[in-house]
Amino acid sequence: MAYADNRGTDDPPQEFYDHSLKLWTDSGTQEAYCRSSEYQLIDSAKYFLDQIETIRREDYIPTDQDILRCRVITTGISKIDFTLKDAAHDVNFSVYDVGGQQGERRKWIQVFESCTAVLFVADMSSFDLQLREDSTRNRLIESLDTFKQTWNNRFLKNVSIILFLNKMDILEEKVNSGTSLQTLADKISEDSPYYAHLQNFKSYTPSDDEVREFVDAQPANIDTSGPKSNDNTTRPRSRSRGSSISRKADINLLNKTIPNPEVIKTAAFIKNMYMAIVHDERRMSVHDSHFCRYFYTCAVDTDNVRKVLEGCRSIIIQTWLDKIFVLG
Ligand SMILES: Nc1nc2c(ncn2[C@@H]2O[C@H](COP(=O)(O)OP(=O)(O)OP(=O)(O)O)[C@@H](O)[C@H]2O)c(=O)[nH]1
Ligand SMILES: [Mg+2]
Repeated sequence: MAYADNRGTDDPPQEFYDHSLKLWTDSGTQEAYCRSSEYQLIDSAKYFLDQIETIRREDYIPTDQDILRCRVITTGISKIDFTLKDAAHDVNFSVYDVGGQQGERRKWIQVFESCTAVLFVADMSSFDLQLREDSTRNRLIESLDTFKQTWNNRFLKNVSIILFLNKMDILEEKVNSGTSLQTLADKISEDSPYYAHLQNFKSYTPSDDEVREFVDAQPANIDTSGPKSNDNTTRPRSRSRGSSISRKADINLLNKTIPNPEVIKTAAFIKNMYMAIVHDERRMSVHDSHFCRYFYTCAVDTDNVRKVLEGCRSIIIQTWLDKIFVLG
C-alpha cells in the first residue's frame, strides 16, 4: 500500500500513527479489545499496537520477534528443503507447509503420500473463539475434528503425527484473566462427540506426571536436560523417566516456575482431548503402525522452538530409519 503524502514508499504518514495511538489508548477501544473473543482479531494485534511509538520511528527495523508475530495466511503448498547434521551424516529434509483454513485442507492430500511424519500444529488458546471462515464453529472443536480426520486418514496409517500444542503463552494469559474452558463445556451441544469428555473438566485434576511435564515445557524455564524433557508419546514410558521426578517437591528442585494451577489443568485437559482421539482409535489394528507424540509449544519463543525441533529431528530420523528397516 502506498500513502498519499508518502508517495512511492510503503510507510504511512506520521499522522496515521497519531490517530492509531489515540484510538488504541481510548478506553472504549480497550474495552472492545477485552471482548475480542466476540469478533475476529489477530493474536498479535496488542503486541503491535502496544509498540506504535517504536514502529513509527523512521529508523525502525523489525526485530526477529516482530517478524514471528506477523500473520500471513498460507494458501497453496510451499516446500522448504534443508540439510541437518545427524552424527556424521547430512540428512536432507523437505518440509511442506500447508494452510490450516477450511478451504486449504483439501489440498493436504497432495503431500500425504510421500511424507515421513506429520507436524500438526494445534492452537491451544482458541477454545473461546469461533472460526474466521465459519462463525458457528468453535475453533477447538474444529481442530479436534481435523486432528481426528488426519489420524484416521487411510493414506497416513503408517505415518506418525507430532502434535504441537501451540500458543501456550496465549492460553496462559487467557486463563489468568479469567477465561475458562468451562464456558465451552457448559454450552456445547449434547450431540457433540466431545460433550461427555468436556463435562469432566470441572472435577478434573492433572496427575503429578502431567504437572511435571507441563512445567518442564515452560518457555522461560532454565531446563538443561535436553530435548527429551519436553516430549511425550503414546508408547509406554519407562518407569525410570516417569516416576523419578514426578512430585511437586521435585519440580521445585528443578528450579522451575509453577504456573497458575488452572493453566496447567486447562492445558493438560485439552491435551487429553487430543490424545483421547489417538487412544480411542488405537483399539483398531489399523493404528498399530503409527504413533502420536506431543509437545507443548510457543512458536514465538525461539528457545522453546529450538528445543522442540531438536526432539522432532530425532523422532523423524528414527521413524524414517524404522521404515527403511521394515522395507529392507
Ligand atoms: N503469541 C503467540 N503467537 C503465535 C504463536 N504461534 C503463532 N502465533 C501467531 O499466530 C499468527 C498465525 O500464525 P501462522 O504461522 O500464520 O499460522 P498458520 O497455522 O500457519 O496459519 P495458516 O497459514 O492460515 O494455516 C501469527 O500472528 C503468529 O505470530 C504462539 O505460540 N504464541
Ligand atoms: Mg501458515
